Amino acid sequence: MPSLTGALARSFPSSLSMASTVSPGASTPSSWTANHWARGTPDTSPPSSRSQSPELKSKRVEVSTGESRSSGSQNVEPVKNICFVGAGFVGGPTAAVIAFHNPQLIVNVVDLNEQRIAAWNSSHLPIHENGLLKVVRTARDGTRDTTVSVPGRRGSFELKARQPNLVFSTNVIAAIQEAEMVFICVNTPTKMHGIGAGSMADVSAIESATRTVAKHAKEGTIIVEKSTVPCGTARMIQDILRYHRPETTFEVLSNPEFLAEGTAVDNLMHPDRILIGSAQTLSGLKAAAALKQVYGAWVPDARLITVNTFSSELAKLVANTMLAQRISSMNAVSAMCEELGLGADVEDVSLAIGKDTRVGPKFLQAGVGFGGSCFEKDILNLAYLAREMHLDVVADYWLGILKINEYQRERYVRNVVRELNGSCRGKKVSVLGFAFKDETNDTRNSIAVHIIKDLADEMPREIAIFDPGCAANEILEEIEKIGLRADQMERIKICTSWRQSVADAAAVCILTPWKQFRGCGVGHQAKASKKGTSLGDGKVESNGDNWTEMDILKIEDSVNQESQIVSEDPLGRLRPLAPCPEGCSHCKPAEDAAAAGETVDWVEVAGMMNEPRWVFDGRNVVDPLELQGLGFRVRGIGR
Ligand SMILES: NC(=O)c1ccc[n+]([C@@H]2O[C@H](COP(=O)([O-])OP(=O)(O)OC[C@H]3O[C@@H](n4cnc5c(N)ncnc54)[C@H](O)[C@@H]3O)[C@@H](O)[C@H]2O)c1
Ligand SMILES: O=c1ccn([C@@H]2O[C@H](COP(=O)(O)OP(=O)(O)O[C@H]3O[C@H](CO)[C@@H](O)[C@H](O)[C@H]3O)[C@@H](O)[C@H]2O)c(=O)[nH]1
Repeated sequence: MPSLTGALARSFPSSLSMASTVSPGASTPSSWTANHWARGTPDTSPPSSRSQSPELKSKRVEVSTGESRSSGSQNVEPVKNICFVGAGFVGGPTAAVIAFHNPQLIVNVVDLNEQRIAAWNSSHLPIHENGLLKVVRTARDGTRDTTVSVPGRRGSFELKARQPNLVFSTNVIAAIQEAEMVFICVNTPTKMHGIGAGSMADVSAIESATRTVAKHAKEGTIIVEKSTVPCGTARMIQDILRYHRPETTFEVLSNPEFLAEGTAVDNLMHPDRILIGSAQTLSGLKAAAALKQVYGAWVPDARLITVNTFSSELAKLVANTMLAQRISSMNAVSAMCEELGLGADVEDVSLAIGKDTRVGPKFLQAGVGFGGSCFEKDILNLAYLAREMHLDVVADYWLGILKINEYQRERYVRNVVRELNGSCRGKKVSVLGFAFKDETNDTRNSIAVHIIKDLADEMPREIAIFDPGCAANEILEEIEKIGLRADQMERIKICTSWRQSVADAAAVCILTPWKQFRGCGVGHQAKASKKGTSLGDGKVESNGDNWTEMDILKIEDSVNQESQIVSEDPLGRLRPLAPCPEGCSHCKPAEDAAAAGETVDWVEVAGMMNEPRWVFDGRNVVDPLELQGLGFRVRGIGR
């Protein structure tokens, strides 16, 4: 087996003791360090058995479990003002969807990054997600008075204008001062320096945001930990709050986010579950009920799960680890299929096992490995926790998922180089796809960047990268971080169309499963493309006096269906966007946008590439037989 690099090589020695692993910041009391939880500071979330005590039962906040979209609890004052600290991939969309469904609630989203906030206030949002601009515009800009005719109903209804209730700004302190509930949504990357580097979560942004909250929040503000964090972080937050405000009591909730990029709005609109962890005390449960009420505006009660804080924090790490484990399992199977040489196909194996309802069909797609900002860091975080508790066998079990991931992408590069006769010199290699997955512009920890680094070591004539969703400067920035030499950087070219990328290439590497790459020349075999984001789902329930945004979405869906034109604003509710300034760098020329979205024509590609016309399909998106018929040599994953 090849030697492992990156995250695993930086991993911690198994003998590291808990006491030696954490160095608290100068201004931080030692008990604040979240990764320290196993040391045994008193638990603020008593065992669940304690919550069943008669005293607690009698005072317990009512939590309904029906399918209705009720608040979940009748005796909790609804919050009127909430604040999101961190306007990133999670903070921005989550705040927007909460504001969208709770028009009476003021939602402030604050960030230290001025550029990011400016983008949230423009028509070019910093995050590209299906349906996001509409949700943001509705809540951020408000809507106009509209007359609505519902298909299949007689007469029309007046839909009142909606006032703006979503504000993006850099006024962190002011927004915290006003809020009754503060969501901490800052980044929690893997620590890169010092003790625990490469494995432990860096919670410094959480500490810093909490200090600001501690200094400025009003009494009784509920703090919601939205970021993915090590177990025990809620207690760290609680300790920081107590240190700065010993006279005040704050409740800290854990409310991890499960959205996936590329489907963020759909996931937020129709979550499988909303997980809320709280202290199992009367005030903890009351705080949880207040948060349930916010989500209860659109999420059925049965999907609002309340547990204790630690279970909630742990569940998030385990959820990501288990999803990644499924992918690694199939990637391991793909290596076996390739070596068996008997025609076993990993896609067939996925199909067969996914039909078992105990397994299910999702997350069984073999490929070049999983990327993104979450899986790797969360697995490292979970393994670190196990290691700290001296559960080395458990830690190694989790780390095996990452081992397979690295092995898979190294195996891919080895196969590319081997098929190109052991040398890339003088050859142009086209890379189709740079984002860590399709339908997103996120390039963080993309598998592509690791593969490009390994390919660059082979000194090809050129590596020509094209991604339909990523801006050229974002791709370059990410590549610059991997530390290529100047003579390697010279060979990297970012293309604005697939044509530029494949012209004169000896090989094409498909690294992101964008539907455009499946092809039009071979359309009848291409897999069905994903459906667009449908924000509504089913029957309109209201009679017109009391429309919820969910009702309006359903009406919009039926108007679209009737007119057979998919419009983002079929009722004409949205206020017009402010025009962009002259020469706006985000307004792509129309021809660039068209070229980016264009489906690859493999017949044309065949005429543009040089021999030996290899297609290394790292995501199994093309039909190998069809492409072979066009004169390509094709190597997929696990086939
Ligand atoms: N990206 C995802 O799909 C996803 C999904 C679920 C959970 N998560 C978790 O959510 C958290 C946030 O992830 P993200 O992808 O949104 O990160 P991000 O880097 O996109 O956004 C974090 C934002 O927080 C801001 N910030 C940092 N410190 C701040 C402070 N003290 N005050 C104000 N703003 C501050 C940063 O400027 C940045 O804009 C992470 O813990 C991540 O693991 C991410
Ligand atoms: O069958 C599959 C499914 C995914 N992937 C790859 O796995 C990576 C992650 O994909 P995905 O999980 O869809 O995207 P993320 O945005 O990283 O979402 C994950 O990480 C988030 C952050 O914690 C969680 O909230 C989500 O629930 C969890 O799915 C990508 O490189 C995919 O190409 C595969 O290789 N095979």
